[in-house]
Amino acid sequence: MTQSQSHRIADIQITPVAFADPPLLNSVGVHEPYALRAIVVLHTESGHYGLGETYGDSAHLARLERAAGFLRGTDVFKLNQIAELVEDSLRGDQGQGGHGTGGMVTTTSLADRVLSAFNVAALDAQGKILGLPVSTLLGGAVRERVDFSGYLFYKWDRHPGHEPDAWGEALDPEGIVRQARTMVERYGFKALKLKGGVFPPEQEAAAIEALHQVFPGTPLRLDPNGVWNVATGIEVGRRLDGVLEYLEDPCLSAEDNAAVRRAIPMPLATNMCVVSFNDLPEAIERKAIDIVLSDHHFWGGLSRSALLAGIARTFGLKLSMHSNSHLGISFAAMVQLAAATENIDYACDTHWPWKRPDEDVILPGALELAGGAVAVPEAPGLGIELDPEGLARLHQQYLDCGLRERDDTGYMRRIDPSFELASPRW
Ligand SMILES: O=C([O-])C(=O)C[C@H](O)[C@@H](O)C(=O)[O-]
Ligand SMILES: [Mg+2]
Repeated sequence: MTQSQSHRIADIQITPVAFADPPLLNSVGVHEPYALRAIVVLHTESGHYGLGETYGDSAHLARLERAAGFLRGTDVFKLNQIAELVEDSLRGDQGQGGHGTGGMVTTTSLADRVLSAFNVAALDAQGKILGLPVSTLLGGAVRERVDFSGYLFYKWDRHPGHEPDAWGEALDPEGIVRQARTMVERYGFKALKLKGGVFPPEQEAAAIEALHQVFPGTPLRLDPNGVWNVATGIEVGRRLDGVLEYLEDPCLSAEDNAAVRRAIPMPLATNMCVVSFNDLPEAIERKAIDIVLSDHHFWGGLSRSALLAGIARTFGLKLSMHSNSHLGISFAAMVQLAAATENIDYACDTHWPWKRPDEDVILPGALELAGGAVAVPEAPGLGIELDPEGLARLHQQYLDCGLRERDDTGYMRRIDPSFELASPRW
């Protein structure tokens, strides 16, 4: 190995990008025509680089820039020091905005959210320096392929004022089954998740039943993002006995989810009521959930996600992964992490099929989703390379599109002024 002394961070570039996103409906509104991300490119004095990807909301970008200022000169192998410096950079920060989830999850740890992309980029650089994949740095791959689920969304056939997209409309069980057929044909998914919280629960339960008829034996999940009350969670959970693999976030609080969990036959998963290390004690004590859907973007990157995996195992919690609209760097990071995490118990979520294949910031070919899984890249680091032209193109798109925050609710209200946020809604 080369002297680690020379692997200090010489420079960090943070580039906001925008990529096309279809009109996917959820409990807080609808996806805007572009999804925002921030791309972190870290350069070492020794001439290596590392990649990270995170939210592109403006408050988050400002924090990334500030943290980057603190990190210059730090050795990429000193992950603890990187975490400490990120915390230092956030002193006095009141934590307003920059959550990156359109208001859906606002209680994640500020420090972990900002740290994440730097931790990923440092690990990528370490791997490139050492000639080892990140999965090896995380303890070694325990699987060669990582399973993902097909992530189904209710959607319009187009953004208002735009041409229809190739996916078409999905606003009822038939539309959802049609979408699922395309997803399965194209990517071979062996598990399917429906994003709910859009229509009354009985309609969403009917969509799940329709999927069960067409794909018997396929594990199914339903996620209303916490907009149901306890009685609805119990009713739908009981109705879908033998049909759902797990129910995800029927309610928002640990207390309400615990009440649902006690009364339904299937396990309960969350990426809303357990979103930081601080949430774990209460959820464990209340027996609120069975499965943590981890997300390295808000659990502090890959090192701290590995710590979460250890805690989950200790307390008998199952583990899988949540996703938001993302590009190839995040996908590669998820794949490397899942490869090195023994207790990934279910096929992970990904928004990958919703991204246009010709829009990314990495060179094509490293991540192929086939048979419902991605082969873990064995090339050094995350196993991907930056595509500078793709980065420049998506940055220009960011400048041109005018969006600066993810705002599913504001967009929905411009289209349907009567749209109301309410939790619980049903
Ligand atoms: O599992 C989840 O809660 C998600 O995937 C959250 C996302 O924000 C999803 O609702 C979306 O993309 O609209
Ligand atoms: Mg969820």
